[in-house]
Amino acid sequence: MASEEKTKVVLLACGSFNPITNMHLRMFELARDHLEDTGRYKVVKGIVSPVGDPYVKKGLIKACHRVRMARLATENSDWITVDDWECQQIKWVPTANVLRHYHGELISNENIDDDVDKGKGRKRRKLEDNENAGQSSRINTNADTPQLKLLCGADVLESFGVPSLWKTDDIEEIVSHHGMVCITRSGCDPEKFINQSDLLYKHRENIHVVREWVTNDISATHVRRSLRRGQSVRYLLPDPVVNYIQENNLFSAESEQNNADVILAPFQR
Ligand SMILES: Nc1ncnc2c1ncn2[C@@H]1O[C@H](COP(=O)(O)OP(=O)(O)OP(=O)(O)O)[C@@H](O)[C@H]1O
Ligand SMILES: NC(=O)c1ccc[n+]([C@@H]2O[C@H](COP(=O)(O)O)[C@@H](O)[C@H]2O)c1
Repeated sequence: MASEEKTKVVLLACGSFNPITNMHLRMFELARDHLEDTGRYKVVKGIVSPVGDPYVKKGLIKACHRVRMARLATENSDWITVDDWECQQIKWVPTANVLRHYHGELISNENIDDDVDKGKGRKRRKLEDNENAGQSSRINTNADTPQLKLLCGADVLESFGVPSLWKTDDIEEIVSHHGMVCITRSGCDPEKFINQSDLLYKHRENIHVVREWVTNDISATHVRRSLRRGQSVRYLLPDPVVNYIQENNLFSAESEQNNADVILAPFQR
């Protein structure tokens, strides 16, 4: 398939990134290889979107530090960027709404490009229901607007089964309008989980499960625990992130108690 015929994809990783680890970065590489190996996709961009403080997860440190660490971790990447839109919002933003926001941005970027290209006849335009943006109006989208896919670990997919954590409509919007790339994680069985859910099974073509053959149990929880114990976290995180944590004395026994008595935002709805 010629490269101009491939479907462009933008990968969006939503998470706490408390702190960002090498595994978070590796997820992007694994997802890009997997999609591009199918010969059908061209991954054009990766976005790291740290969750906002109003998510109030236990142990979450301030978003400004999490964003700075994510920026340090990605500074040498030519395709992964960090966007602080989500964590600038006053309230916690459900993931379906985050996807809606970035999908809207992709459409408006394409429309700007399209205006520039006007007269060259290079781009086909089509009218599409803008269901993704939750609007009843019809807006112009280009046929080659990139698809936006949620990049996550299999634990996030399996968290769809936790009562009241996700709205069914949000799950449906994510898997039907956008799609997911899901990286296997030890203790998870995403294929089985998809098979056992009628909704996920219906949209299984949109859920790309990527097997990480090198078992990699790096988690932010493990990193924070090591830091509390004064143990080294070098090589689990990019060096500039390790240095930033040391310089700012992040992740202590005290910070682990942040939001300890608060109900996680999705459960407050
Ligand atoms: N080792 C891993 N394998 C696969 N996916 C991972 C791994 N570590 C993190 N992820 C994924 O990265 C995304 C962001 O995760 P998050 O920032 O919550 O990190 P985490 O390590 O799971 O955090 P915590 O340990 O604090 O719960 C999630 O989709 C999560 O599933
Ligand atoms: N209903 C929802 O949209 C919903 C529920 C739980 C977590 N999330 C998102 O998942 C990401 C990862 O959260 P955890 O770090 O708690 O696994 C965060 O970005 C969070 O906003 C979304």
